[in-house]
Amino acid sequence: MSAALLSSISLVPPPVPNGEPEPVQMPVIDFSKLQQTDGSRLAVIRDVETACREIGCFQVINHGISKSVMERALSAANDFFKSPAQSKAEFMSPDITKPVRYDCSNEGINKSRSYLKHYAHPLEEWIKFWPREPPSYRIKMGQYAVEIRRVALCLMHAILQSLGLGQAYLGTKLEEGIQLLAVNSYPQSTQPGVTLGLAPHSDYGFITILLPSCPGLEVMDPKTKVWMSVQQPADTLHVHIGDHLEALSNGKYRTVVHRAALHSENSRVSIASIHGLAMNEKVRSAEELVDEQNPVMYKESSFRDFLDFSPSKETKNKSYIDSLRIDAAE
Ligand SMILES: O=C(O)CCC(=O)C(=O)O
Ligand SMILES: [Fe+2]
Repeated sequence: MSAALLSSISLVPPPVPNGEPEPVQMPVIDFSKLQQTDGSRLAVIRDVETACREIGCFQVINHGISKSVMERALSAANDFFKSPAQSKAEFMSPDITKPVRYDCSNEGINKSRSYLKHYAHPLEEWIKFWPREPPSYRIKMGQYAVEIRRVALCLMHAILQSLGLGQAYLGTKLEEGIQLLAVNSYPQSTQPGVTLGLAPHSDYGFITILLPSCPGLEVMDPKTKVWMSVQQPADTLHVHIGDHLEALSNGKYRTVVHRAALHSENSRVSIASIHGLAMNEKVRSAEELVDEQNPVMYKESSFRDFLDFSPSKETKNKSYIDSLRIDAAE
């Protein structure tokens, strides 16, 4: 895979603001039951299907990643952002093809967010590009990256099964796919009226798994378009559907529009692990989900196409997923 990188997100137009978002409990998936071969797995697959179809998000319990691995990854993230400006500056670049990129410009959708983005799989190929400061960053983040990928692969197989495609549908393509870590830092909200760290967007890949240090994630209810404040109990992982899973599912599952609010009492870090197919692998609407009533609704595309995409006059300033949707009138 080439060293190209690194935007994992596609813009969506800002929705009409509604008041303070309601705290909402997300559907819960018991990961340990996905390891079983009896009816328990099938019951969880049905829960995955309902969650993906209705809201596009769920939270995972009993995933087997220890509290200390999660805490060490968050502390590595925190320590990176606290490291001297000079050591972070080495990763600043307007070139999105860099294997590691740091940005604190607060431009575009980054209302008040600094981030470090880097690939994580295969780890041995990418870890040499990761920050050396703090000295424990590579070991702590590397361990989390490996463990979260194990969870992600199992969840993606479960999601394929929930679509009726069978968990082996994509063969080895998931195993060969990309993993991109977006490590985010937000200041505490101190100025009245400045409440948003990251503006509304959807993520590019199949799924994103999010580990935050405190609340702040908000997702839009796909039916009512009302913002919901995500409640994430300690030790759980938040999972949401990305653009390419919407395309593969031919619209059965929808990408999740989300944003990050600033916390009133704490600065915040979050680690978003984004999983999808390999850089040049095209994602197509599954033939099995296409028939006379459900024609193909998406153009095929790859991660490379996403990196090459930028909203413009030509694309009518559409978001990436909108640019893939086949307009019935076209
Ligand atoms: O920090 C969060 O809660 C959201 C981060 C996010 O959406 C992203 O990195 O794409
Ligand atoms: Fe995101």
